[in-house]
Amino acid sequence: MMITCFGKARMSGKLRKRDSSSSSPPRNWTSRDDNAEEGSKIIFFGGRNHPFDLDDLLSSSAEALGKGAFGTTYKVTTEDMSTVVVKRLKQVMVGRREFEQQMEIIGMIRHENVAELKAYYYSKDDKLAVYSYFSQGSLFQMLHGNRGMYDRVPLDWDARLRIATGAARGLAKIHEGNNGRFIHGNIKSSNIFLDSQSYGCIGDIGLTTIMRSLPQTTCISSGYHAPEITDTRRSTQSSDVYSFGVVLLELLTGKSPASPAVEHGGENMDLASWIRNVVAKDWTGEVFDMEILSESGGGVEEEMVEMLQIGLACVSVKQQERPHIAQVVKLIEDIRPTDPTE
Ligand SMILES: Nc1ncnc2c1ncn2[C@@H]1O[C@H](COP(=O)(O)OP(=O)(O)OP(=O)(O)O)[C@@H](O)[C@H]1O
Repeated sequence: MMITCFGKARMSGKLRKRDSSSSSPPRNWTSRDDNAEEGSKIIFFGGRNHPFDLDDLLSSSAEALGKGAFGTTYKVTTEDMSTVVVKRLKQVMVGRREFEQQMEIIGMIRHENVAELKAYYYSKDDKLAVYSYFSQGSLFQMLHGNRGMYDRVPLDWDARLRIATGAARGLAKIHEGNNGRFIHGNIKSSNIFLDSQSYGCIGDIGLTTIMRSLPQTTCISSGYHAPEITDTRRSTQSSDVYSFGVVLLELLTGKSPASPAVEHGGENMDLASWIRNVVAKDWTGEVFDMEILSESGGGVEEEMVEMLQIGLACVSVKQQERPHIAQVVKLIEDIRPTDPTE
């Protein structure tokens, strides 16, 4: 199936657009001159040896992984069997120059806990970002996908600790970017993946500031955005820390912040408020995901309570009370000073 209906999720096809005239040969984006501005070519990072070019990419088989707020994400396998993720960005609010500048900053961020931006493409019609593909899926899928079904691998405490440790290190690296001013703007479990050592790895870096702002209602219902954020393009490092705190709470409770607000005591409240409420009543043990305890054996509760305190500090309503991400990394590493894989 070709891309003509690529608004639909979970379909296969090719990224190249179908030519409207069935008798003419398929057009190649690189040679298309009706809409593409001069100089529109795919820009790669990381050396000269590229396993594919734009034409290979567009003619490769593509599977839609899902449609996010800013466009559709495809898994693309090129002829030489390289698999990458291509994001076709639909809501870019900046011109070519600013887009390229942002992509160049993202491309410079290289860290084992940050998903690599491999390449980008800008033309009037299309803006693409090419990332590494993570075959195990996102943390969101790992936590909430098919609970109780045979194909979901339960996550014990060590696995969750590794994910939190890696993701915190990745976010700290991102905040070091652009002379310490870079922000992510969209930290959530569907943008966290696993690296080869099963540590968390942050994806979808730095797109928020160049895209249209999400509506306020979407921000509130997502459950990840800090309360002070009214325009997602104006996210801050402190709002990233808030979102990261929500991910920590999600890891501990197994509850999705995006699901309808947690029902507690007759009131609907978001995940952070519900946890604050339960902890204030000294019922801390009640918030934890039962799966952690059943999968991990004994002796992990103390570490979970420490992580809960870190998560709650991150989701402080007052920005000045949230820790810096470097402090968060240190606090998480101190939970278990030895490597959690050992
Ligand atoms: N590099 C990747 N490797 C594997 N899966 C990915 C990758 N990037 C995104 N995905 C998955 O593809 C799906 C769609 O992602 P997309 O980023 O478009 O939407 P989202 O994460 O749901 O929302 P948002 O647009 O706010 O980030 C999600 O399930 C996401 O976890």
